[in-house]
Amino acid sequence: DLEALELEGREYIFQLDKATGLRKNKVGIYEWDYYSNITKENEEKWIQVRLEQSQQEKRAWEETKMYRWQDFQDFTLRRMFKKYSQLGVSALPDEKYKQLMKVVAGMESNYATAKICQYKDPSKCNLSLEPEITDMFAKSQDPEELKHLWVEWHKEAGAKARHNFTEYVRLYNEAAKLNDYKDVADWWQSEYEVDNFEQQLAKIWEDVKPLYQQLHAYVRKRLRDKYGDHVVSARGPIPAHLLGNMWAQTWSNVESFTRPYPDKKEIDITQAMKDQNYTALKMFQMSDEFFRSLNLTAMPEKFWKNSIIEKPTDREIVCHASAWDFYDGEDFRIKMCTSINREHFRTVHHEMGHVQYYLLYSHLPVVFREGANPGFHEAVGDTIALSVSSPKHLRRVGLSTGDAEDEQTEINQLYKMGLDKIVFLPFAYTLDLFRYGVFRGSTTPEDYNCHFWKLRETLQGVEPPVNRTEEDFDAAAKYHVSANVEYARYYVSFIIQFQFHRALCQLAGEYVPEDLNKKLVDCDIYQSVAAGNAFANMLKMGSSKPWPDAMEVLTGQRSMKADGLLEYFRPLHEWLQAENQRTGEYIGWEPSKTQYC
Ligand SMILES: C=C(C[SeH])C(=O)N1CCC[C@H]1C(=O)O
Ligand SMILES: [Zn+2]
Repeated sequence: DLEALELEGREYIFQLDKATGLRKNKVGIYEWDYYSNITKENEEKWIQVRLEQSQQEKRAWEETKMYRWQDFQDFTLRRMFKKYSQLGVSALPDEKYKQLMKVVAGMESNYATAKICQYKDPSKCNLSLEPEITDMFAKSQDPEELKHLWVEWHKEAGAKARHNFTEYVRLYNEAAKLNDYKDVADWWQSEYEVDNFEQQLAKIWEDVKPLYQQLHAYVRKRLRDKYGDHVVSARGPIPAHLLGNMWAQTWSNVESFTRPYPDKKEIDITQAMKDQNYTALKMFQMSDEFFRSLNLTAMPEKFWKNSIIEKPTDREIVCHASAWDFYDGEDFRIKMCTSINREHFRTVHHEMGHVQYYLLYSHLPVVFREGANPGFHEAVGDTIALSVSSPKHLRRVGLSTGDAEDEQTEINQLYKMGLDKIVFLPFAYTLDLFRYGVFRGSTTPEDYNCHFWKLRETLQGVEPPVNRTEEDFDAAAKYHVSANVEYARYYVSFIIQFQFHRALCQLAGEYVPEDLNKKLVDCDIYQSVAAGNAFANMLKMGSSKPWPDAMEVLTGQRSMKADGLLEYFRPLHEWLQAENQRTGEYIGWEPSKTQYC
């Protein structure tokens, strides 16, 4: 009878879940060894272990689909079976599976080991992305030097990945079809468990675009003031190499010479951290202390022992920051080539947020040890960092001596936050709209670069510093394209983190709508156990329930909406509209004059 069958199914699925935890632990160890020591030998060992794991998963999958789990009474049991009845890339036949692993490893190691020559001294050709190129890009205000760094990096990390990427698309789409998806775009979107995900992304962009256009216009004017109108036009897109970041995904490195009230004291925590001899370890300890102040979980002892938080000097590693769950309830790690600067202070909190989520759901079955949706996992640390980056908190921890907020410093603060958070949205939207087109075949290899730049120009209002052709492949010059990491998760994160932040601030008594002494921009939830407990109640659910249930637990909302972000930035939006009116700056951008199609 059904009762007995369901009992048998329960026993089976919990045994499978235990075996899956052991498999993921083993693969994780080999993956960690490869990513933290990039050698041919470690790559082959990792691929071999992945292949064995895929064969074991295939056998288990044959057995799992024999159960009539759709008829089971228990919701959790049905959800576990539903997740385990999707095999993933292991559905590929062995040879194709290995081939896919190889081309992704090829792109990833190319990106991690890419080097370029200096602008000033072309004989020095050992510049890596982290920290050398990133630091130069953040500091240089010489358009020619920035152009050189941009062109050389996009050649080494982008163009060189084109062939592997084309292979990856073909094989990954085959895996998608074996999982009953039309293509990888369909598969990636299924992770969000809503049937109108792409429309939701478009709606959010509609809501945020007016604010973005105002910020874009203001920054373009200030860059034109600095570099002249032969470098930055009055009505065109902004050249992508002048925005302080290799991908123009956040513009906070131009804040120091474009901020609204330059005579107001600037909070420069990079300098403050250097003056106070901060180390990478101190940055991680401060972040750990913030989480503990909320009554969240302390990093376990293995975390401090096994993590890599500084770039090793004796070997090649994947420097792009990452957090790792080894699915044994005690081994959690971060790998990061930490620099002592503001951007990495934020990234440390971002990565520690991943580990906090791992810790809070580590009691769940392995299959539920993931974000409620991928955007949730990216939002945990950033939500905390919204409190940490408040002037009030920076004064509390001695990283800023600035005076208390007045109207002008508040606009400066919102501007600095906007250069990170508002600017990022069209970039993130572009990256996966581009790849959706590639996976669907509406973008073919012959027009990869043309379509990529069309989206960049249309959504971000940026243009390449020099003409581009199909010899180039600029999308892969961004880590996540070379590393096969889906990116809509960050677009979702940058929206929901403001919904989380607003709810936490109200719970902490730090934000009261209409109360000028309790403004959202000044909110710092540090030491608020009420906020921490509410955050934990959502995070400990992992993916055991659909994400609207998780979001509702903390915010009372059941959908992602731009209202949190727009409320946070409202004073800035009003200021930008007035300022752009005053200067008569053109809002939006006309077609670019650079050739890229
Ligand atoms: C820090 C990470 C590792 Se999950 C990252 O890739 N982020 C964090 C924010 C956006 C995105 C990026 O760097 O492009
Ligand atoms: Zn992340």
